[in-house]
Amino acid sequence: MLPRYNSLPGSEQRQPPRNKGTWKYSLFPEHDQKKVSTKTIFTDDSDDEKISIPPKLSNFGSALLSEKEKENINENDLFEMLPKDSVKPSSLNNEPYYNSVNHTPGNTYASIHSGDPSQSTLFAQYRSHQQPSMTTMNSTDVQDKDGNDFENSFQKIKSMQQSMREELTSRHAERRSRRFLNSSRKEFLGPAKRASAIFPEALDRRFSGTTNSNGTNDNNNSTDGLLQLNREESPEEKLSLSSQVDLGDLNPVQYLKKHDLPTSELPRISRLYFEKQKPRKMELARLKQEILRESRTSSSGNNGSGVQHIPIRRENSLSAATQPRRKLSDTSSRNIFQRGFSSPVARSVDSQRNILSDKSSLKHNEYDSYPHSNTLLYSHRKREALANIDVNRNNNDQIYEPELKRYKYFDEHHNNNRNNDYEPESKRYDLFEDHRNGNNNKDEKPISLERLPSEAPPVAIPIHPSVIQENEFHHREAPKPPVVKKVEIVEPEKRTDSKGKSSNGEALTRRNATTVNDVEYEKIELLGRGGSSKVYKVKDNNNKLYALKRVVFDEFDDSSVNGFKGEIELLNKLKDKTRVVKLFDYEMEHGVLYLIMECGDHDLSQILNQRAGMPLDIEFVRYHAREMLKCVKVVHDAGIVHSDLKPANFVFVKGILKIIDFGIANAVPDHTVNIYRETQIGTPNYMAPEALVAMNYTGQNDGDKYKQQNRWKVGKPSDVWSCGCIIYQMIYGRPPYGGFQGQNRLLAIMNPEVKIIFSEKTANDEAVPRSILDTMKACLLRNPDKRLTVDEVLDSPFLKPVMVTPFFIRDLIKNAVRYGADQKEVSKEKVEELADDVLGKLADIRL
Ligand SMILES: Nc1ncnc2c1ncn2[C@@H]1O[C@H](COP(=O)(O)OP(=O)(O)OP(=O)(O)O)[C@@H](O)[C@H]1O
Repeated sequence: MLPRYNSLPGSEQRQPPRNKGTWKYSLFPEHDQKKVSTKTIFTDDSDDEKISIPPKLSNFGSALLSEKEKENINENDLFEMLPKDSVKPSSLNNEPYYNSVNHTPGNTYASIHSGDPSQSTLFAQYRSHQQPSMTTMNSTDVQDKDGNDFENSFQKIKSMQQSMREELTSRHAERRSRRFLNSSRKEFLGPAKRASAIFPEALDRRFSGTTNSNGTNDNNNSTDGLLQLNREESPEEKLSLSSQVDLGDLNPVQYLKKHDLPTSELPRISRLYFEKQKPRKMELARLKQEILRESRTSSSGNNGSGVQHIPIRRENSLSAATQPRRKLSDTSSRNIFQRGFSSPVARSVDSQRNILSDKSSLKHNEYDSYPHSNTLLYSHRKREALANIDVNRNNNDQIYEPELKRYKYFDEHHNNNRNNDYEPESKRYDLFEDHRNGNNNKDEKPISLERLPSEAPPVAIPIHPSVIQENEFHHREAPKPPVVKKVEIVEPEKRTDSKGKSSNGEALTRRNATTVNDVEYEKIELLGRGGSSKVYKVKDNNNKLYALKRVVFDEFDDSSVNGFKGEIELLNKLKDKTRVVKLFDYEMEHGVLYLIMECGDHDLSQILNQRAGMPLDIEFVRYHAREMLKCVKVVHDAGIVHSDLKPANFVFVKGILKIIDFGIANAVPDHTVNIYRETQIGTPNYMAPEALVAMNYTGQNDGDKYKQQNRWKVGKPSDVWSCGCIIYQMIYGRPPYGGFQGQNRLLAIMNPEVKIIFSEKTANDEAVPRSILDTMKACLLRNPDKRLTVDEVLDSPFLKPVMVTPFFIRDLIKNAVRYGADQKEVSKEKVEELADDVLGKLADIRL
């Protein structure tokens, strides 16, 4: 009955490997024994499966025995494991048994029993190097001395073998599952504790005493230790328990001392000990042979094995010594484990397994069977692997090195836990194949398959990344030298037109220079942007500051050209007015207009924005409103309607507010109040209703044809409306219709039903002086004819308040009383006259 591979943890769908796990051969089938005799079998080191080869009582073991103890070792001791009813001690004295075997001189057993006719068939078989077993006696070897039918005994043995196999198979599966569960804990235990961790109930039973077949309690024998109990147990139990003895790193003597066992148990323990050691030694010898063979093969350049060796690209590779050793990054190390048995690998398992089985199945099987303590082989493989590392490989190749480390880890990890590693073995080969073949170069492989380390975990054993990250360094690609870019030095574009010529005719080389009428101006900063212009602060060669307004327009659009010419004309007309920004120079050609003006510091919009959210300051409002109206008065007095008054069009030049931007300003004939525009232009927030409501105008056009046109009436009252809106904004924070958005704002302005709200309190609950309210209301009358003029606004109590002293008030009261005493009756007209007189005198008072 073969082991049930499918019953192993995680072994579903697996196929038993060839020549794998000799414990299946060691369970006594005779045909398997023949295999063992002709083919090297490497036993699995699991401690319950080392019963395939009988222990030799080596020189080591026998040397430790005293002569007396040697004498105590008799056949009965050695045959304790035999079924009592099948092999009788008396039968050992039967001469044919001894004569039927080839006695091998020099054999330990033979030396012990030399000359003793009671030698068993077991010894004889051992001497003949047959697969050892206490149940391998055949019918020709065993006879009953009383002449009983030998066949009966043989059948009993056979049936017993069968039952033992079944029993051991089931126990084996059970132990394996336990061991799988305890594997991690087992690593931290010593050999004896490890055994007790695996078979706690067995040890408990031994040391606490059990009831033997005779019904007597074994408590008295419990001090004899493990093997003492074996004498009273059945052969099945003996086999099982002998396999449960875990010597760990102890030799037999140490084991005896540790468990306080009598030296009489030494042969039995030694047998187990050497049983365990033998395959290791055999394996070591074989691997040494393998290494030597590989070395010869590689040195001769002919692998001879049919396995593809990977060429080493020495010209592109660096030795490990020349490469910086760096820690693997978190990402890369994680990738290793994440990719370990991930789907890509799983997908390639079948194909890779086929490759492996075709190319190097023999190698794999051999390695599979090898124990894991062969550090010599490992280091040899590691050296080869490192020598084949190509530093120019892509990032995926880096997995190769941590893989080697992981092999090492597994090598150590599985020294005490090596079971069923054939499946992960193939997986790991698959993993290697995936890493090496999947790296964009299937033709070149870093190492040959047969050089790969052979240890693999039965399952993907989780390894904390720190195991590798903290303790291991890996070769990485050397950082690439920084790429040196060629920088082309671009010379500044030289202007060759008349604008690019300096006063002496040389081309300008400074990118920020502009020439207006052969005067060079250097740009300093951008002051502001308009709808069609940019205004820069510039300086001339004398470092005098100017504002340069640059307007790009369609030189073929007559209206635009005429509009700019009109602005220039108005500015020239007002160039002597203090409240109008001064125009120094201008130049218009090729669709570009340059205006050189006096430079302001900041405009009124910037100031209002700066004060947004601050407490209401009546004096601030009064001052700026007066300054603003003074500017407008100058323009109006010059017979000009600005038409686009807004905070941004007032700039402070050295503390004096001045009006700018006469782009849509129009000169108004002296005899008219309003003019009509053919376009609706301006800034909606500050535009008067009359400037928004189109007036249907029928004018003459193209000779005798009359044409219906929309026109908008604008005049000086429109500028007063705009000034009223600016004062309103300074009080309430926004223009009168600022609460409306987009087109609704225009509709609200044009709609007389939408009244402007003049609140007596600001948003911050501050009282608004009555004089301000009256002034604003007078400026924002919908009827332009009823609005105050600029002069009236300037003379309003808000902008021109009366200031008196206490002395003036006392004198005023005294005079009023005295005047009333002389007059019996004072008419209303008389009061008005007197008031005007007082106010007139107040105007002359200099406080
Ligand atoms: N002489 C100056 N000194 C300082 N700043 C100025 C001067 N002229 C204009 N600016 C700034 O440039 C901005 C735009 O100027 P201006 O209003 O003349 O351009 P615009 O094209 O006519 O604008 P819009 O057509 O929108 O009225 C102003 O708001 C102001 O901030």
